[in-house]
Amino acid sequence: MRAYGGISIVNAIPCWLGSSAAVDLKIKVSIEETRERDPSESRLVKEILDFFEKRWNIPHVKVKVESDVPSRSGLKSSSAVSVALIHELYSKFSIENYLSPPKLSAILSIKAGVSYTGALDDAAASYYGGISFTDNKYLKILKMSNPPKDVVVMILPRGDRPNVDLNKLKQFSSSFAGIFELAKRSIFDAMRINGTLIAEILGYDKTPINEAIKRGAIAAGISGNGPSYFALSKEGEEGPIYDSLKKFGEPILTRFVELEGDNQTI
Ligand SMILES: Nc1ncnc2c1ncn2[C@@H]1O[C@H](COP(=O)(O)OP(=O)(O)O)[C@@H](O)[C@H]1O
Ligand SMILES: O=C(O)C1=C[C@@H](OP(=O)(O)O)[C@@H](O)[C@H](O)C1
Repeated sequence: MRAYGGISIVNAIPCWLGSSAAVDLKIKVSIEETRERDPSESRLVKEILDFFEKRWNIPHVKVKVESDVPSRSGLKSSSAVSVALIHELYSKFSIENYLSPPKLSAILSIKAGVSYTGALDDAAASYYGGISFTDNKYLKILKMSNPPKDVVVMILPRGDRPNVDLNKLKQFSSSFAGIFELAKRSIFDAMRINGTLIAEILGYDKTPINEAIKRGAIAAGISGNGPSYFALSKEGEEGPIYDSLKKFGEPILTRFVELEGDNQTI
């Protein structure tokens, strides 16, 4: 199955409420039965396979991941790998009537130590497309909606995230609860405030954000816990913003992904 990378609207770490938007960067996961598991599996893949073997006694599988999304960058690669792998395992071994892939991904991501809240916001957008609003504490998908149209998404990918100080983020829980409320009315305003505040709290350079906004970006900021940046523009107006990001690296041009038909039953 292929799932999507994404960018943050509201980071869920400070107050457990999160919102994420799927973007057209794809992660494809395929599996095949094998005699022996791959000893170099990532922590996340290992946790998921261990869980399926223990609970449903499935045979060993080898996992192949093809990804456009850098890992540990704030672009939701872990959620995408996780939901796509869970989906593949459910379908190959005809496992039904269990938690949806985003919900099981949230539980196993915490166990694997790749997520703090389970990142259900990221997992839901990655799996269903569109925009998610979730309560990660209670494992609830509150709403999925379609993204705004005619928007260009520019991403400045950065890898190798330094360790994130959770306590610093948690000190801002009431501000982020407010940003989550705002996101229900205006995702652009929420993304801009979330993205700038995360940069400020975690100590990332705000110059790429400020330059993009000065050149007319609808929103710009840090995605997830960083270090990747994003900026949004109306279609046809991306030139100056792209040029401003280019001073800091190799920006990727992409777009939001609509909610997908098959997956809309949440
Ligand atoms: N291509 C991949 N193949 C296997 N595991 C991956 C891959 N990408 C991410 N992961 C898993 O997800 C973890 C990184 O997740 P995370 O730091 O949350 O990144 P992001 O912010 O991009 O989602 C890795 O440590 C690894 O366990
Ligand atoms: O670990 C977590 O629970 C989360 C990590 C962040 O994403 P990244 O992993 O992309 O930084 C954040 O945006 C998300 O809402 C929750």
